[in-house]
Order: sequence, then structure tokens, then C-alpha cells
Amino acid sequence: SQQDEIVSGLRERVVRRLQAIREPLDRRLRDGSKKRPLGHEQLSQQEREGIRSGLLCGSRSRAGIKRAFPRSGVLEYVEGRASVAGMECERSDRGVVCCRPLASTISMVSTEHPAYWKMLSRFMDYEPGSFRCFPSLIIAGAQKCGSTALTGYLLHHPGIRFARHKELHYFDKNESLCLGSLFYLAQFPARGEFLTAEATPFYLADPRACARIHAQLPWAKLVVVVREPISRARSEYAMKNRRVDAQGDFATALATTETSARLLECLVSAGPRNTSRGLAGCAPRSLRESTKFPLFRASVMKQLRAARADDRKLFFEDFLRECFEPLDDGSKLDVGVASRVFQGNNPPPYSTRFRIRACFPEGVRERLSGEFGDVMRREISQLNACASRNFEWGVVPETPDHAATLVDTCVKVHTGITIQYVYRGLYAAQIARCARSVDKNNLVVIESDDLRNTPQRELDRVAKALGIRPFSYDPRIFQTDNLQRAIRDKYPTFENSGWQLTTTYQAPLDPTLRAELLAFFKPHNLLFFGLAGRHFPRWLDDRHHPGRS
Ligand SMILES: Nc1ncnc2c1ncn2[C@@H]1O[C@H](COP(=O)(O)OS(=O)(=O)O)[C@@H](OP(=O)(O)O)[C@H]1O
Repeated sequence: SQQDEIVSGLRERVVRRLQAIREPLDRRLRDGSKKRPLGHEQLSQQEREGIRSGLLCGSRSRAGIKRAFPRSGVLEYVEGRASVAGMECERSDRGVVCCRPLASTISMVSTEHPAYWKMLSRFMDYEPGSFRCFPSLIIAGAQKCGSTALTGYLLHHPGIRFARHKELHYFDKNESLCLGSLFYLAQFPARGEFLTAEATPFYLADPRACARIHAQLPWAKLVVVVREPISRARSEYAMKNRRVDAQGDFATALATTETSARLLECLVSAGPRNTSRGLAGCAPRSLRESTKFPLFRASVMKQLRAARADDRKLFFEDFLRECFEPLDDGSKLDVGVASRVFQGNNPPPYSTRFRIRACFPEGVRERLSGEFGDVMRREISQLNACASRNFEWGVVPETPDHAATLVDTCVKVHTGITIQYVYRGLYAAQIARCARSVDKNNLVVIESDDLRNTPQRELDRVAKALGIRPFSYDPRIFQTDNLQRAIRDKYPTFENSGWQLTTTYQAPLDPTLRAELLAFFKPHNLLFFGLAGRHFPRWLDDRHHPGRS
């Protein structure tokens, strides 16, 4: 079919590029140690390109050094090996389930690629001998439309098990893909009387994820939850707002010399080998209780892990010296700790402040770039300017394919909750792009209000698409409190990212802004209705959602 041709054409192009990149790299690897760190400036143009395009793994250490090595994950993907090595697929009333033995793959990987295995084993938790099953169901989008509610409901289905974490981001992040399908498989439970599922609502927005999913998991069903785009955007903005607030509070707490001093004492007593557990146990309470703390802890660990095992102690000491500014006023630091970390300074420092910008940049970089109306208007005007420059049909796409080309040309997609509040509500564009690789029969679209109002009916649609027996849910699980509980039990840290089951909005949206946004989204919504084969009149209605959004 045309889709297959596109995929195989793409694959050929990628393989050719890959060969061009691999040859010099293989030579270098033969010449030197497999793990030889390469200074960024030492990377060849091709290697740099390989890292950029995601064909090679590149990791950055604190010293700015990059390592490049062939990415097992991407090799699997490009060569189509991931899906076949030892895989067993079966179709039953449990749907289509494809599994692979984890243990034999592990022994192969650990002997053939020790460096890769070393990196991989850090992320893995597995029982030897078990088969793991790739997901047959992926909740692929869209963000802020109710994907977590849908996950929370499906958690009660006896024939479905979800991955350990919500939002694996395997198909959209080069670093995850880099770890390969073994890493991905390890996120799912050992084979049992169920199919497996994962939910990463960013997949729909990512320009490459659908093609990657199709190449690795051609049997998987993708469920896309959509929502009236203005409410969606507002929900995303509200979540970002919560994150920025939490970030400000964390930075303020960290900036006090008292907190910084206690943190440094805590790190010194935990030492290089026990840093993570130590931080969880002895970091000042004002930090530990913040929703930003897990990110902070992960960031410290990531920086420390960049050090090679043999020089970890040295690296740890360097980290402390670089990240804690010596001061001579403020909250006093334990004398022993001060002289150990800041030895050589004159006069001897007795207090300190954590250098948050240098040492925890991810904790302070999120910003709101204006009021909701400003960011929406700015994004729309940039999109319109780009569209009128590039397309004879101007700013209003006439077909879903036009809409897909519009976003391909005019939107540089960013991960995370960034400034793409408008783009992520252009469902026709994103679904049409996804359908270039994923078979339409494998795409199930659910509308957010329908999910809220008639959940059993929507869950039956998912079961039907998966080819599994319908399941009658206890209606109590649809109550908000129970839904919240189910989500918290499964994903206890999910709310740390600023996510909440529902947002309380302070005021309704300004009517003028609402009218402008409705007018902008209308043609995109109509294209989406055409694709979905359903009309959602509430999306076009000015009176819709006066209270909720
Ligand atoms: N049962 C049910 N059905 C449909 N939608 C529901 C349901 N429960 C919650 N919500 C709404 O989901 C919004 C959050 O969406 P997500 O969970 O997909 O967000 S995320 O992308 O995972 O961050 C969030 O939107 P806002 O409240 O506007 O922020 C929720 O209201």
C-alpha cells in the first residue's frame, strides 16, 4: 500500500544515512575503548548529525563532554529487528498480544554490548526468565484532554495492565529510544492473562512518534482523546502556571543560606554512594515537601551519574564545590563540612548558597510567556504568517492533509508543556499526520465530554477496537474521588509535575478572546469532524463551557 511504500522509502533513506554515519564511528570504536569519552569538538560532523537526528546515542556529562555510540534502540527500529527477535504474537479474546523473552535478550545484550548494557541496567527492574509484552494499546493523545481519566478507568479492566509509569515518552524522546526495545519492554509487567498498555499523550503532537510506533508495533491500537481546543489550551496553561509557581517556591526555599547549608551538610554526610537515599532522608523539609523535589533529586543524580564509576568520589567533591557558593554571612555551616568542601578559601567560608541556575537549570527554566490571551494570539499570528508565506490556500487549510503540511512546515514541535497551546489543539492536522503511517483502523478517537458523561460507552469502544470482551465497569469507579484514588495508587508521583485531575478556574474566559479563538479553530475543528465522521456542535458554540473554561 502507499503507506508501506512511504515507510519502506523512509527506512531505506535512514539506513543509507546510518551507514554513512556508522562507518567512521565503527572505525573509531575499533581503534579505541568503546566507552572513550569524546569531547564535543572532537565529534565529527557526521557524528554530531547522527546525534541530532537521533541515529546515534549522545550523552552529555557535566563537563560538557559527549559520548557517541551506535544506538541499539535506533538500530533495532531502523532495521526492524525490535519486533522480531524471539517474539511470539497471538490473537485471542484478549486481543493481539506480542511478547518477547526478556532474559535471553538480556544475556545477548550484556555480552555483546557491555557499555550499552551498563547504561540500560540502571533503568531496569526485571525477573529473569520472564516474557514481556509490547503494548497493544497506546493512549497517544492529546494532552490535557482526559488521557489520565481514561487510564484511571482502564486500570480496572482485568484484561489490561499498564506500564509502570504514565508517560513513558519512548517513541518521542531520542534518549529513550536510544535505550532500545529492551528498556521499553522492561516497563511492562511479566506476561500474563492480559494485554499491556501505556499512555503518553505527547505522542500525537510529536511528528515522528506515530511512524515509529507503526514500525515497531504495527498491531497496536492508538487511542486519541480530544477536547474542545480552547478548553484544552486553557487547561494546559493552568497546569504550566502551577508548575511555574511550584518552581518559584522551590527556588526561593533553596536560595536561603539556611536551606543551602543544611542541604550541603546532608550531601556531605550521604556521600557519593548514597546520595539519592541520603537526599530523600536528610534534605531540609522545605525542599522535601515541594513538588519540585523529585525533579531536583533526579537532576543531582543525573549530574553525578555522568561521572565514571572510578572517579565518582572526586566528581562528587567537584560537584559540591561547583554548586555551593561559599559565603561569609548568612546561616552558619558546620565547620567540618565547610573546611572539607571549601578548603583553600580565604577567609574560610562559614555559610553557603546553592547555585540554582548552574546546578538545577531545569528547575528554574519554565516560564509563562505572558497572559493566556497573549500567548494564544501570538501563536496564532505566527502560524498565520507562516501559512500565508508558504501556501497558496493561505491561512485556512482546506483538507486535513493541508493542515498536516501546515504544522509540518510551520510548527517546530517541542517536548514538554511549552508554548504550543494552539498547535496541540489542531487535531485534524495531527491525526492526519499520524494516519500517514498508522492504519486508520488502528486509531480510535474519543471525545473528552463523552468520556466524562458516558464513560462505559467509550470504554466499550476501546474494548471493541482491541478485540477484547466488553467489560462492565462498576459505576462507582467513575466517581471523581474513586478515579483520583485509582490514579494516585498507580502513579503516586504523577501530581508532582503540576498535574491535577481537574483545574478550578478563577474566572470564565474573556468573551472577546473566546470569540477570536472560536473563529480561528473553527475550520480546523470542521476538518477534524470530517476525519472523525462525527460533529461536535458544542465545539463551535460560543456558549459552550461557560463555567468550566
Ligand atoms: N472523567 C473525565 N473525563 C474527561 N476528562 C476528564 C475527566 N476527569 C478529568 N478530566 C479532565 O482531564 C484534564 C486533564 O487531562 P489529562 O489527564 O489528559 O492531562 S495530561 O495530558 O495527562 O497532563 C483536566 O482538565 P482541566 O480540569 O481543565 O485541567 C480534567 O478536567
